[in-house]
Amino acid sequence: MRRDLRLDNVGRRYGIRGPWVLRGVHLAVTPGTLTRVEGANGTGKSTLLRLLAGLDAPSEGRITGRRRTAYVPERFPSALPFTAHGYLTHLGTIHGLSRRTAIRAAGEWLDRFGAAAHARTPMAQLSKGSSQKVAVAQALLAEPELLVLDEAWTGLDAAARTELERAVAERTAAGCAVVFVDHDPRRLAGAPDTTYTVRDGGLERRTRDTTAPYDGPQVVVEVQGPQGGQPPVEALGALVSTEETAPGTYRLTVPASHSDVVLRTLLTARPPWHVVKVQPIDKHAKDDHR
Ligand SMILES: Nc1ncnc2c1ncn2[C@@H]1O[C@H](COP(=O)(O)OP(=O)(O)OP(=O)(O)O)[C@@H](O)[C@H]1O
Repeated sequence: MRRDLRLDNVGRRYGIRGPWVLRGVHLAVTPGTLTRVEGANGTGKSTLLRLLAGLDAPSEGRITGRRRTAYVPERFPSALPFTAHGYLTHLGTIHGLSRRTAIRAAGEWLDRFGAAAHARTPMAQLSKGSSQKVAVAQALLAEPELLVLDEAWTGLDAAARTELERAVAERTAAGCAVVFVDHDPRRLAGAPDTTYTVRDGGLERRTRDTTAPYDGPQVVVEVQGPQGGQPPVEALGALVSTEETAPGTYRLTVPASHSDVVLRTLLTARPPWHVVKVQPIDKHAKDDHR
């Protein structure tokens, strides 16, 4: 997505005399950013996400700058006449992948989310959790430029939830804009570039400082830079706390879900950084010492 997806003075109501759910919404979604949308029940979060995903049209106003979009809906229609792998392959080809690439991507994403054993299971027979893994995989497999996630973590087991956080970090690092709603305030806490609250039909922008502090698993990455180099903290986003432990040696603390992306960014920097150590933090041990 090379330019922002823009909502200009967008309004949406259901039925010509229905109450306005959203009105006067201005929003720019920039490539490579992570945006969180929150708000009380029934305020219009899903309505906003469907507009962003292009599945619904505004009653007034304009949406411009649309790019290749993938969407995980709040309720995924699982009663489809496919096996899990067949469905993903089918969607992959619809998204423009060759059949061979789609078959491979379908297998890889099922594997990443721990659902490889269900590849041949008919969609209608999948458990809610497995069905949600397929919902998430279908959105990721075509490497979208805009990824819209409406409560996508709900129903996933802990390993798959972490994997989805990792996939979000990978997509944003690749320049994809990700917009998500999640009822858990700790979801990707500290990572969003922007958080909006839907209230009274409008969007209120919250600053980074007011989001919940990150409370999930963390990894310490110790790196040595090129002479006089500074870690590319900008490229790593707001995910990192940095400490220079010796001249040219830095200790970066990152959410575990983002450690792969951070490592890749450092190793592929020009000139590359030398990774001295990668160590998960045992948060409970740390807390016990307080
Ligand atoms: N297809 C529809 N037809 C009529 N009304 C709708 C439709 N979709 C949503 N609404 C109404 O629009 C309002 C906002 O709904 P929406 O689902 O966008 O809110 P939400 O913030 O996502 O809610 P929740 O947190 O409960 O998922 C609600 O009053 C809802 O009843």
